[in-house]
Amino acid sequence: MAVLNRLLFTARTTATSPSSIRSALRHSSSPTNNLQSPSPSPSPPSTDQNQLHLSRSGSERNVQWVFLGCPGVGKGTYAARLSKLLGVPHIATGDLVRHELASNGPLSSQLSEIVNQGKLVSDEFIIKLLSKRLEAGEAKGESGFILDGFPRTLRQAEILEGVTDIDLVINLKLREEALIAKCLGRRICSQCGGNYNVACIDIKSENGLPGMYMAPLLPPTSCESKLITRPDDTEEVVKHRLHVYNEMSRPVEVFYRNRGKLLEFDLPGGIPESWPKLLRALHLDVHEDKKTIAA
Ligand SMILES: Nc1ncnc2c1ncn2[C@@H]1O[C@H](COP(=O)(O)OP(=O)(O)O)[C@@H](O)[C@H]1O
Repeated sequence: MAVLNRLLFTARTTATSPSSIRSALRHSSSPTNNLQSPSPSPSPPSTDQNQLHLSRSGSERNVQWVFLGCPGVGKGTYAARLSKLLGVPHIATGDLVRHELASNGPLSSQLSEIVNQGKLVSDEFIIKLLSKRLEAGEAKGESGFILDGFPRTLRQAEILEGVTDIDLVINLKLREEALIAKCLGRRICSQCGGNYNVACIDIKSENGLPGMYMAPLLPPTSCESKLITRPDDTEEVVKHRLHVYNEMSRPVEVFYRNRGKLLEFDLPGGIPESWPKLLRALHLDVHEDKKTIAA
């Protein structure tokens, strides 16, 4: 059975086994809570990192990778670059949610309330969106993926692990002051959809911590007058999203660390410094043209 069908099927059927999942579904069965994720539960204790397996799990299929990391860390940027390099689709669940919002369907207003408050939508809803996207991709002959923004809860991770073998999980890390500045500086061109960042991050070295410089990623003049800011990129909502990440998504890091699939990657700065370093960490630098690496 294709990954997407198994995903959807497992999302429905596993919901009746462990008690946490049962209670999540009980909450989501009421129409008012249908889209919203249940309240955070305490994170399990963290453990040491196991040995990392970077294999592509056989040569007959494309990579199945996941990007984890706090809001604003740059998951979208690096996932998009890797997807181009490896020829696999970049699937960002945040984009799927925003697309659903833009469609102005019957659930849009409930959905926008959840997203604009920086909360997670329910596991069931996000799995439905992801399954739909995977189905459309499979119909076009896509294979493999780089997931960005999924899984974000332990339950999502368990469901994904139950239906397919994820090869590698890249956990991008950046200090909190840079994360907040990057979210607040994020801009999107309302016409072409291009992602830019007007923040110039220049953190001086202090108390033994190294400094960090991240240049802004400015739009071309043709996009300048069309820039918009995501409604969930206000300071208050970004701080709440960071809180939600710590409560709901840190356990996902532990989940993959315990399975030896987590690659921790501390971003040293902006794209020119970080991209070649990330490629080296992934043993992909030999495949990349030196000029593209520097871009
Ligand atoms: N896997 C997911 N589970 C639940 N909600 C999600 C998931 N992915 C995206 N969302 C919803 O979409 C919003 C935007 O997601 P995203 O663009 O990935 O944000 P961020 O920049 O915070 O990583 C999230 O705040 C959440 O409401």
